[in-house]
This record gives sequence, C-alpha cells and structure tokens, in this order.
Amino acid sequence: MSSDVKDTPTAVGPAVTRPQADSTSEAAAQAQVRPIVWTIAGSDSGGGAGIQADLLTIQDLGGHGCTAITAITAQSSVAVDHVEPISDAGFIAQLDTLWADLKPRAIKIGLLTGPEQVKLLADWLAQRQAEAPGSLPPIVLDPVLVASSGAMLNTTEASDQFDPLLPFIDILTPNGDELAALTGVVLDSPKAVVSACEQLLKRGAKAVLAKGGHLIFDGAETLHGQPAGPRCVDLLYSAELKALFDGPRIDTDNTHGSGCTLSSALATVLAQDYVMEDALAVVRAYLHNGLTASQRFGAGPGPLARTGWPTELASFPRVPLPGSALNRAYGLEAESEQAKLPEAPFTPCEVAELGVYPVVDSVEWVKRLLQLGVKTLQLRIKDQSPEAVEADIALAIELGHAYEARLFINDYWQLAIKHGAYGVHLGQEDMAIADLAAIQRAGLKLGLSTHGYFEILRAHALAPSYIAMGHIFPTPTKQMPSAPQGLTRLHNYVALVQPHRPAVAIGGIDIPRAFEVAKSGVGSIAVVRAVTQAKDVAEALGELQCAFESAPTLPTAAALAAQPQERECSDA
Ligand SMILES: Cc1ncc(COP(=O)(O)OP(=O)(O)O)c(N)n1
Ligand SMILES: Cc1nc(C(=O)O)sc1CCOP(=O)(O)O
Ligand SMILES: [Mg+2]
Repeated sequence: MSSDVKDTPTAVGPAVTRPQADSTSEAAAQAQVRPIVWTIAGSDSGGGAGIQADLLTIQDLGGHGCTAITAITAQSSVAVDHVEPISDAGFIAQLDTLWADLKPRAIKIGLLTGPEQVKLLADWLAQRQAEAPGSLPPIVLDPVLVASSGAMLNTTEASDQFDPLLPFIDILTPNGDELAALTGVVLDSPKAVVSACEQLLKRGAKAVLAKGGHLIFDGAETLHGQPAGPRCVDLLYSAELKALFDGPRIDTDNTHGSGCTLSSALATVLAQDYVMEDALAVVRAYLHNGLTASQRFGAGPGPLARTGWPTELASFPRVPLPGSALNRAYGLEAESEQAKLPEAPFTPCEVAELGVYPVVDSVEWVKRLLQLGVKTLQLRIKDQSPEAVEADIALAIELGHAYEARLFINDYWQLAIKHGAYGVHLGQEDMAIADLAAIQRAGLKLGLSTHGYFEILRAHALAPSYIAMGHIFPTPTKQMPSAPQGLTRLHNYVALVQPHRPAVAIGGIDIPRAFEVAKSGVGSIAVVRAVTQAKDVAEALGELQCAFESAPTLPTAAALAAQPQERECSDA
C-alpha cells in the first residue's frame, strides 16, 4: 500500500501484536496502530458504566484507553450508595501525567461532579490550547447528571453548569432528560428537540447529538410511515449538518452505561479520523448490537455487551432521505424543498458485479471502449449546457444499446430519461434536487456516489441499482471535499453494501492498486486515468480485468443475484 493512503489498520479487530514493544520507537509504533483515547469520568464499581464501560468500549473498537478519574462511586446495578470526588490535585495530576506521554487522539468526558471540576477541566484545556493552538483532539462531552438507577451523580442542577467547557467540545451527547435540564425546553415534540439543540449551539456548542432513547412523542409511529414498532431517533445538530439516525428501540432494560458506551465509542471512532456523521453511524450500530446482546449480572439493569466493530447493514440506523416525513417532522427542511422520492426500488442491474468500469468524457471514448468490449461505462461530461451535450449524449446512449452495454450518464438525468439511457449516475448533492421518482418510473438504473458510512446509509435508503464508494486513494482527477477512504474502510463498506446491491470502488485506482482493491471483494472498479492515460488502452483494460480474476470471490457478491431488492426507507 502506498504511504499517501490514509488507512487505519485497527478499524476492525485487535491491534497488531508486536513481539518486543520496549523501545521508544516501538512504543510509538504501537500507539499509531491503536489511537489513544482518554476517558475523563467516574468509576462505577459495578462495571457497567463510567470508566469501566469506557475502557471496555475503547478497547473493543480499536483504541487504547487512558483514564482520568473524577470520582469513585460505590455503585451496583440497583443503587449508587456513595460518590466521592477525587481531589483537585489528584484530578489535574492525572491529566498532566497523561499529557506528558500519552497524548490523546480523542477525549471523552463523562461524569464531572460539579462546577468546580468543570472549571478545573475548562482551565486545564484552555492552557493546553494556549500553549499549542490546535493541539486538542476531538472532545465528546456526555453531560452526566443522573445514574440510570435514578441517583444524582452531580451536585448541582444549574442548567449552565457545563457552559465553561462548551468552547472546547466538539459534540455534546445529552439524553432527553439531560437536554431538558440543560436548556429548560420541554421536549414534547421533535421541533422542541431542535430548538433545544439550537440554544446549545448559541451557547457555544459546536454540535449536539440529542439522543432519542428516552423521547417518546405523541403520534411518533406515524412519522415513520410504516408500522415499524417503537423507534429511537437521534438528532445530530450542528451548523454544517442536521441529520437523523433512526432505528428500532431495542426491547431490553439492560441499558446501564449506555450513555457512557455511546460517548466513549464516539471518541474512539473519531480518534480513527472518521467524520462526525460517519462516526455516529458506526456508534449507533455498535449500540444496537450491544443492547441486543446485553445481559443482566445483578438484580437491576445489566450493561451493554461488547460486540466489536459493526459490519452488517442490519445493525446500522436508517438515515431519512431529503423530503421524508421524519425530516419534515423535525423541521429539517422546508415543505417547498421536498425532493421527489421514488415509490419503489430502482431497477436492479442484471449482473451482481459490474466489473471494470471506465468513466470517460466524450462520445469518442465511449465508442472506442465499446469496440474494445467494455460492458459497463459512464459518460461524464462536466460543466456544459444541456443543449451543448444533448447530441453527444443521445449518440452515446444509442451506441451503448447497440453494443448491449451498461452505459451510465453522469449528471444529465433529464437527457438520460429523454433518450432512454441504461442508467444515470448521480452524486449526493444531486439526490436532493434530481427528480428521482421520474428516473425510477422511467426504468433507468441509478448509481449513487458515496464517501463514507453516512452517505452509504442515505444512498441505501433509496435502493439504487449500485452504490459507488470513493475516493479510495488520492486522485488529481477531481477535487474531493472528503479524505481518501483507504483499503480498510473499503473492506468494511463492501461488507455492508454488496450483500444488498453491486458495490463500485472509485478514486485513484491504477493497475497495481486494482489488485489490492479487488481483494476487498468489491465487484467493480471505476477508473478515469487508468484507462484514459494508458499507453495501450486494450492492455490496461485486460490488466484491470486480471485484478478481478486473481481476487477471491466473496459469497456476498454471489448472494446478490438471489436477493430481492427492497426499499429500506419508505417513510416519504
Ligand atoms: C462510478 C462513479 N462513482 C462516483 C462518481 C462521482 O460522481 P459524482 O459524485 O456525481 O461526481 P461527478 O462525477 O459528477 O464529479 C462517478 N462519476 N462515477
Ligand atoms: C469522478 C470521481 N468521483 C470520485 C468519487 O470519489 O466520488 S473519485 C473520481 C475520479 C476518479 O478518477 P481516477 O480514476 O483518475 O482517480
Ligand atoms: Mg455527478
């Protein structure tokens, strides 16, 4: 693998074990493999929440946990009998000692026993920031007020008690009770949740995850447009992104430490450089699996099970589509902005694997590739008026049919419908503006671009004909707002997508890398330069094809053909 590829080898499973880790350089190498995650929280002697839950979670998701303990609690599954805050000196000593040697890639803050500890921590963070601007990693604050047994863990009820910390916090993760206590807003509707989040943003929070586990609104079932049973809807609210994560409410009372688990899981995934919305998608799936497999140990609610990095789509939340009833209930989009959602899945491609998939910018290239036997290809013309490109698009479509090939038209979906194309390829931003219902009704196949977990979930909800995942490696062909995904993530995405529909990898794939990419089991590789800049195009196509033939066939791809194409999110 090339060194410019951002890859996190521990994204799944345990770290690589090194035989001798006693030298400084060896220790540093270890630290790079498992990112260091701090938890600043209280000890739960019952092992279900607090520091104990955090360490288990951090380890389970591929991090190395370090702790700064804020309080000792005498706690079981049914009671909190004693809370003893650590001394100020003891608190700061832990932070200083860790900072000197074990710098964090992310921090989770849990129980702080009152305004004094909040101020101590805020001052300590401010000093680190002043000494080295930009040295603080992502910080998650779980504003713990009450234990799940109902006991108060925090000495004050002041709604502004966490405000000194807010400037340092990347995301605040209150449950319904905490959100109400921090804002004074009565959370009796989805829009009230939004206004509480808005208030916290005005007070300095960068983002809020308003957890829906405790929130039940009148008529909530009807918001989902389907008899789905009790749901849990979390709202991510920041200036840049407002998104819902919707999943079934798991029928268990083993929720002891669920807030601690969520926030430490989030810190651990953020420490592996995932963007917030992707990290939240993973964390919701982790909670789903942990609650589902949870067990009781004492007389009261048990803790969540530790089930490792989630890999199956069924564990992940649904991300409601633009124009969906759920988004409208939260007021996340104006009625006038509603996208036209299709009423049925898109026509599936008749093959489970799309193979070598060149993306080219002229009808001449389309013709040349068809003559060389290419069966999946895309015409991607950028920045021209529809009038200027119509004749070329019409001719390319005609050629595609003549050669019985799968020709996708990028962007110009109206022309693709008008001229009866095999399919259309659209980006994420197009999903909100294109008439997806018209594309589906016309029987055209639809391919969608994605760049991480969140976009994969949003694309999957539309039941497209394929999902493209990029950019795997750095590419000069297109300016990308997101980071390269790398091979480890690609493996995870393929496992998620390909049991349901064809997956396509794109971005920076040349012939040597095609062999690495094919090992992920992905059924298709989309390329621009590997074909258009090849000295010998026929030879390049042959070598790219070779990459697939040398790679193991994964059962997921083979299973696809037999899989009915269901639409996962019919909540319009
Ligand atoms: C197969 C495939 N995957 C991704 C893309 C990128 O599409 P999009 O996000 O719409 O960006 P542009 O190509 O329009 O710049 C693609 N074209 N093909
Ligand atoms: C058009 C395009 N879309 C991408 C995405 O990730 O969505 S990457 C990409 C460019 C791919 O070109 P090359 O094969 O030359 O790297
Ligand atoms: Mg496009």
